[in-house]
Amino acid sequence: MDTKAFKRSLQQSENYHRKGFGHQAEVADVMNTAYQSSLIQQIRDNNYRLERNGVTIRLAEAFGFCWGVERAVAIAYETRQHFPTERIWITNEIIHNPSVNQHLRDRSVGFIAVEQGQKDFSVVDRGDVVILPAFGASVQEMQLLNDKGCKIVDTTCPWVSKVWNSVEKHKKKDYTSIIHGQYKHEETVATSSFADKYLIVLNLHQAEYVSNYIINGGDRDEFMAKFSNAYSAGFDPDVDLERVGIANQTTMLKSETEQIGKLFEKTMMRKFGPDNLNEHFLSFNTICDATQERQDAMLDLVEEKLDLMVVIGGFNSSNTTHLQEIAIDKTIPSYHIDCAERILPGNRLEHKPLGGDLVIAQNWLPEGKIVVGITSGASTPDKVVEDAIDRIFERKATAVV
Ligand SMILES: C/C(=C\COP(=O)(O)OP(=O)(O)O)CO
Ligand code: SF4
Repeated sequence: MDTKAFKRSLQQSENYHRKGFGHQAEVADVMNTAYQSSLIQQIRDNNYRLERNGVTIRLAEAFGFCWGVERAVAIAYETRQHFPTERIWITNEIIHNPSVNQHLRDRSVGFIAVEQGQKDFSVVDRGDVVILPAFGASVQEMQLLNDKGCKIVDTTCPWVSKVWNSVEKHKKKDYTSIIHGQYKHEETVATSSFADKYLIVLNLHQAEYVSNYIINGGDRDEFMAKFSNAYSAGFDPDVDLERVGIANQTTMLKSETEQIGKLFEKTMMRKFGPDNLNEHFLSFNTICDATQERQDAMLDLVEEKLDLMVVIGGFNSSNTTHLQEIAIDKTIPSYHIDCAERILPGNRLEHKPLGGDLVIAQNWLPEGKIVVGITSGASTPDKVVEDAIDRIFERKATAVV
């Protein structure tokens, strides 16, 4: 499929919208009330620090809603405002935060159900409005919705579209796109749908395996089993790794994306010689600024003397999980929660350890004066962070009593 031509023709259709509808003022009011926090503003103004009830909160200097999320959520609200009576659907969570998705449900935005791993679009009729989330949607989904005669409101973050453009460039030159990402993640599903040939690597470890295969060859069956679900139809590692381009899910660990890019550059140089590198390797910088800033701020914060960290964001949020990874790497006790309600009475906390299921920690707030580092993912509203901080103060006050 000529995905570039399809996107171009879609963008010219009167049923396709990728900007707001001019209701910024009305929407700003709702967004401020629902998502902003005066406490967080106070902490920002106080050099990202606040002390109460024996707790010093140290907030990361970059955290919370990124530009792309703010934009996507605002467009979704504008869509409701603009189409007050039409049925509105969203192909997925708008972003990975439960409270934001709930706000949209409360405004009668329907979420497409997933049955046995497949989205059920049968509920969508001609004339319905369908919102594509900030991660984007696969080109096949866009085509299906366009064929159905829906009005499409595309909130895909331009940083994500930038990655799609890189993948188009790989395709044009017949390079296989090596995508650093999670093969099930909506953004990576969308990105890979623009590629002709692709292979998705989750981390540096997997990238090293591929690099070794390129240089030394290996067991083809083992390769295919290791990457099942993570390559394009008909992909052959013995043929399709001669020319590779690098792409990424925008919210991966920045340092890892960089290492993977360098690894493949070196690999192709070793295999084909430095003079031939350009015929075998393509890379564009597509790490998004917001991801960089939040991870850099976290790296700074974990250098301070903290008793513990609380990382706030959706459990399926890739960027939030990477912030948690940074704290764990530093061996700081760190708790990933998705909302303030996880902070339970009696010095207990329900949290999600990296890669594990929800568990309850007992006596998680140490006695005496403590310093608590706080950060939140790019999809977490400040209001959620405020509620969590309030609860920490409250619990500590109760413990003192
Ligand atoms: C929309 C988006 C990032 C916003 O944070 P999210 O937490 O919604 O998404 P992700 O970190 O990718 O799981 C994609 O770059
Ligand atoms: S994290 Fe980056 S790519 Fe993702 S929505 Fe935010 S600005 Fe866009």
